[in-house]
Amino acid sequence: MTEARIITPAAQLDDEALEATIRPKRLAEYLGQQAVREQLSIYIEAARRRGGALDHVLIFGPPGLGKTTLSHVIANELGVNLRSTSGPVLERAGDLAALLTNLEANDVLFVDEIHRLSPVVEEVLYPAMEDFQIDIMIGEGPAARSIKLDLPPFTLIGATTRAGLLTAPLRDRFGIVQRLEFYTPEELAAIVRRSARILGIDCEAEGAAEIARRSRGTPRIANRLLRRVRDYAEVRAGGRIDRAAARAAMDMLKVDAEGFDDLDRRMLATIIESFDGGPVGVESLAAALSEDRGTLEDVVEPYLIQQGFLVRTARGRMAAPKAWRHLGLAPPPRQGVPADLFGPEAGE
Ligand SMILES: Nc1ncnc2c1ncn2[C@@H]1O[C@H](COP(=O)(O)OP(=O)(O)OP(=O)(O)O)[C@@H](O)[C@H]1O
Ligand SMILES: [Mg+2]
Repeated sequence: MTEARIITPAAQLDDEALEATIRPKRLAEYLGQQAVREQLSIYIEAARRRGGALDHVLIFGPPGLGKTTLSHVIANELGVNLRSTSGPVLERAGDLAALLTNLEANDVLFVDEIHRLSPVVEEVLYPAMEDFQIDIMIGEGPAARSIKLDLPPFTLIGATTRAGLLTAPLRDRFGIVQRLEFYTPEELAAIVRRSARILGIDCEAEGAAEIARRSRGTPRIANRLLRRVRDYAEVRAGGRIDRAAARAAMDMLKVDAEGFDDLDRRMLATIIESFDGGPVGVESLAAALSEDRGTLEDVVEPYLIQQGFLVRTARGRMAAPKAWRHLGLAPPPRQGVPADLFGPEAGE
């Protein structure tokens, strides 16, 4: 694994302290994701007027796009407490029951990585979400019996990078499902300028735009690049981030003009050079790259696909013509079209 990957969307240790200060707290500070914000603001307002709990919310999207942030924003806008846990942490049914019975009316229970809940915990969640009730077992052996407990109305917010891994019964219990999309360079530039303002960094609009363009559509990466570019600017450019300083810093970090780093380029190059452009199965690709399959699927691929560099087919991954060109290679003619469709001379 590439530990020091500057543009990995996954959270790194030094992100955490900083994220606490720049993480948006209100909907108005949560930039981009226009459709998501508009819908949520209506649902939140309606719940507030009724004085009831907001319907359960499922938020999904690639790492670093703002799922955790949005969950906190929702609780803040509702004016309720947020309790936070995650799928892998909830090992036994009792762990979840303890959390649920401690909620106050209309509170938010945030479950990160909700696709990783164990089946027994999920069973407890169903009646809790549907009827605000749980069944708990008292005693052991033949004397054991189950009692029903009423819960206060609450909102479950589940976050996941892999909505496809949720069981159907769990997914069906969410009244509100929101998918976060990669941010546009303009949205990311606004996020960079906001972060720079909060952190007291001198960043010109053009510098912010340059950082934004290379941030893989991801706010977490934009904020991380901002800090690395600031370091560079302080030492080499009088502390001011303009376009030239931003470019020079990112060249030094080996983040290219598309925002790709070494791993992105290696993935594309491997498909092209070792597998003739694909299709190649993700397992073979992971082995060839000595990378974890999950990292490729969750972290590397989504942006390459969204940007049209990679195509996912039933038979595996293929490098799109854009990928060949990005690596300075000529794409093969009629890529992806079986040559025999066009007769014997078509494949040349
Ligand atoms: N819409 C936004 N506007 C401004 N900043 C944002 C926005 N979304 C995310 N950020 C910034 O990006 C950082 C990462 O977001 P967050 O931790 O919420 O991502 P995530 O989707 O929960 O990631 P993961 O899948 O790794 O849990 C936040 O600390 C915040 O500063
Ligand atoms: Mg998160």
